[in-house]
Amino acid sequence: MISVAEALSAVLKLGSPLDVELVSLAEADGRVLAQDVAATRNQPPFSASAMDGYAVSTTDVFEGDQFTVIGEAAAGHRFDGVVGAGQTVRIFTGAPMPEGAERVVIQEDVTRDGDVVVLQGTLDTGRHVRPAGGDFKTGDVITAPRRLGPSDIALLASMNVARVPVRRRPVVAIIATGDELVSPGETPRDDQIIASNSLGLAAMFRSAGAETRLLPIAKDTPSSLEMALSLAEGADLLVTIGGASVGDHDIVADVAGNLGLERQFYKVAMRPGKPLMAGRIGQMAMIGLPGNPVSSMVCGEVFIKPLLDRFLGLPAGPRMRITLPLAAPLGANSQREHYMRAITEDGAVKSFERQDSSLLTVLACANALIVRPPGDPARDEGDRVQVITL
Ligand SMILES: Nc1nc2c(c(=O)[nH]1)N[C@H]1C(S)=C(S)[C@@H](COP(=O)(O)OP(=O)(O)OC[C@H]3O[C@@H](n4cnc5c(N)ncnc54)[C@H](O)[C@@H]3O)O[C@H]1N2
Ligand code: MOO
Repeated sequence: MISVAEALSAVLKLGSPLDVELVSLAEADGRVLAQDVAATRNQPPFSASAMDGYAVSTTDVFEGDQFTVIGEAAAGHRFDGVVGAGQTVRIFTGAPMPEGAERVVIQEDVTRDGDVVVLQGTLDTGRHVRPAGGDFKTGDVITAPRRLGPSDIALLASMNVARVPVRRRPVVAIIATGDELVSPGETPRDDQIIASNSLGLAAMFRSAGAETRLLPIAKDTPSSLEMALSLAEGADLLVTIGGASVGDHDIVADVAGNLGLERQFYKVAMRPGKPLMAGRIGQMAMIGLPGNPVSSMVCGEVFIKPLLDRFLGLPAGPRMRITLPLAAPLGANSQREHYMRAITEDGAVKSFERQDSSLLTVLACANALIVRPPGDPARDEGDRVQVITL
């Protein structure tokens, strides 16, 4: 058995950054920016009022000062004249500052009678002017690679970048295997269960930026599995679920081998997830996940999300870990790296009592995995441990 670190580095060799495509900004949320993008304009493009009020030509203003209103400037409607001493322009938030104007007196600080305004009360000291290019200037760059979130989309829109270069989404084909499985919504026989891992993993991969193809559930026969595997053709990554262990019906390794799987490894010193396999069938990367529901989801977190990052041109490596103190003691670990389902609370972390790899209820309550190195001795409350947040 190889270590998790060795397995991950082998998995990452199965992928490389995919092609770049241009997508409209409206479609770019969650995509990974593949090339630096530069602003095509200044924002704001002119110096602009930050408040509704009166633009005047001096910053030194006092209670009782009087000004004559000579025009109006609104957002989208510039005032073309010049503001001189003793003059003012009625101005609104976002309007270009008129030539000659130095500050805006907010409308709460004036009284107006016809065309005459008089400053009143304690005036604030703010100029209430946003300088041209104060947010960004032409040529300012958003650097790649970067997963585009809502605020990036808003910024790119403001930069007038209507189409952005992003990595193609990796296509992941998912095949659940097992005679016991039926899809959610179907009626299982009394010796069957519902296939949960495929949909759970598909959700995980999509939120990591992939496009998923859920292929039909394969029966535990070579012909059924071969048929399902043939449907995966063209995917960047094939993920099989189950049939990975040593039982008589665990046929994934043999069938994939007959189809030309060049296997990188089989079995990893981790818990859950021991019977993991990975390799390549032609151009397509292949990862064979163990069938136990929690095992497959944990392997998805530990191996497949980093591989998807690699396809997307993002920095790809082990999941980020933080250290947290234990809220309760832990027994000694075995010789396999243990990913314990856990919950973080008040700056500490606590593992769940039940760690069986079939328990989706426990996984659904977990917001973290405590990572125990092989052979880690028993730990006391307060000892610091490594944690991956989910
Ligand atoms: N003699 C040994 N037996 C087992 C070993 C071992 O080393 N020696 N390893 C155990 C470990 S660890 C794991 S993990 C499992 C993994 O086995 P498989 O990958 O062959 O998985 P299956 O046998 O097909 O299924 C295991 C379990 O999970 C359920 N399952 C499978 N697919 C799905 C799905 N898509 N959705 C929901 N549930 C699924 C399946 O019904 C079984 O209950 O092997 C141990 N055995
Ligand atoms: O490795 Mo299995 O995934 O322990 O349940």
